[in-house]
Amino acid sequence: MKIYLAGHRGMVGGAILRELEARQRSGEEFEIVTRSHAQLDLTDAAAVRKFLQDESPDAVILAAAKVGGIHANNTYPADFIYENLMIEANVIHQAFEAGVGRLLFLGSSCIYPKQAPQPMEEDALLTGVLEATNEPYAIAKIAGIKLCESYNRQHGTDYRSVMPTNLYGPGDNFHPENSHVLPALIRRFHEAVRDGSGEVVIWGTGTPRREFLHVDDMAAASLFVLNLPLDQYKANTQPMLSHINVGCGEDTSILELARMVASVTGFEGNIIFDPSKPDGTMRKLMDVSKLRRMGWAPTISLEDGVEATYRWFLGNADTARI
Ligand SMILES: NC(=O)C1=CN([C@@H]2O[C@H](COP(=O)(O)OP(=O)(O)OC[C@H]3O[C@@H](n4cnc5c(N)ncnc54)[C@H](OP(=O)(O)O)[C@@H]3O)[C@@H](O)[C@H]2O)C=CC1
Ligand SMILES: C[C@H]1O[C@H](OP(=O)(O)OP(=O)(O)OC[C@H]2O[C@@H](n3cnc4c(=O)[nH]c(N)nc43)[C@H](O)[C@@H]2O)[C@@H](O)[C@@H](O)C1=O
Repeated sequence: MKIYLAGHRGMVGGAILRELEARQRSGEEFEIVTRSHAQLDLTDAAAVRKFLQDESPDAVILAAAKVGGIHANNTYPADFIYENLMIEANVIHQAFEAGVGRLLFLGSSCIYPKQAPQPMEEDALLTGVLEATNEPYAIAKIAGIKLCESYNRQHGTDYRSVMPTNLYGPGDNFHPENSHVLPALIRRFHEAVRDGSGEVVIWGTGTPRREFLHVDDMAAASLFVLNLPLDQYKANTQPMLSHINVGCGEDTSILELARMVASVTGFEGNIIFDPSKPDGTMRKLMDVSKLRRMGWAPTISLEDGVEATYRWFLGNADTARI
């Protein structure tokens, strides 16, 4: 059994790699193949073809993507739609061409309509207008789901998709503008404490709600879905082999999140809002009942996860993506 893990240097791919290596250490026998972006550009169809034909893996986990928070998505829409469409089309098509029977594609909760009923069920896909700040990225992620479904329908492959909620944890991107909210706040509150600043500015109004899942839980969920027997997977995703939500089933407002990060970092000053920055979707809570019924549930609370991520940030100041 040989698994190609695309995106192993990223936050999610890194967590999946740690989990796979732990399973190898506990006696499971399989080979893991990885390539960094510098070694293999997944937007290059010919290079992806050659790599997959040469390696001929049994399974592929597609955790490589152009990823960023609300500002990055809103500022570089062409990069987000082009790179993600190319990566997905190349990896999924060339995996099929190389005879790969099993594949796991990672999408995102932003595939659902901006006004989808909450919590958002898998069936909400393609029922309404998308959130404007990340529509190009969401369209690419929807295309990834449809690529998997289409190869399954036409060619009988077993290509599955998981739709993660907002993720965070070790290996996250802590860039001040291009990151997601949680790493951005960890860095900003940390620097405010370090610099003795009396206030921290938060984008938007603080009222949007987000559901956060620790990346180690995401890694476990990814392998759980990939390894689920086909009849169980099909029973939960009829009529086609479609996508499954991954989340914790609870959300929090950005203000509540900011207060939590303030407390973890020891910040005691004022939290100020900048309403000139976009709020994005006001709420995107996943309905995770399908995954729960299948037998998977998260294990890391938001409080514990934020504490652990802050400790990781402090311990990896030299190498963290900032
Ligand atoms: N972070 C989040 O909150 C969420 C993430 N997701 C999804 O999870 C997946 C992983 O995201 P995450 O780990 O956070 O992202 P990261 O940015 O941390 O990692 C992305 C990885 O993709 C690789 N990559 C990007 N472009 C290319 C390319 N052209 N060729 C080869 N490799 C490439 C990077 O390689 P390298 O390091 O070598 O440059 C990196 O390892 C993505 O599909 C994302 O959409 C879904 C929902 C929420
Ligand atoms: C995972 C998901 O990530 C992106 O969507 P998003 O959920 O809107 O992600 P976000 O983490 O960037 O913001 C969440 C909320 O938080 C607020 N906010 C406050 N202060 C900061 C701040 O300092 N940085 C950021 N980034 N947001 C901030 C921000 O205004 C927003 O209201 C998608 O583009 C897409 O990539 C996707 O699928």
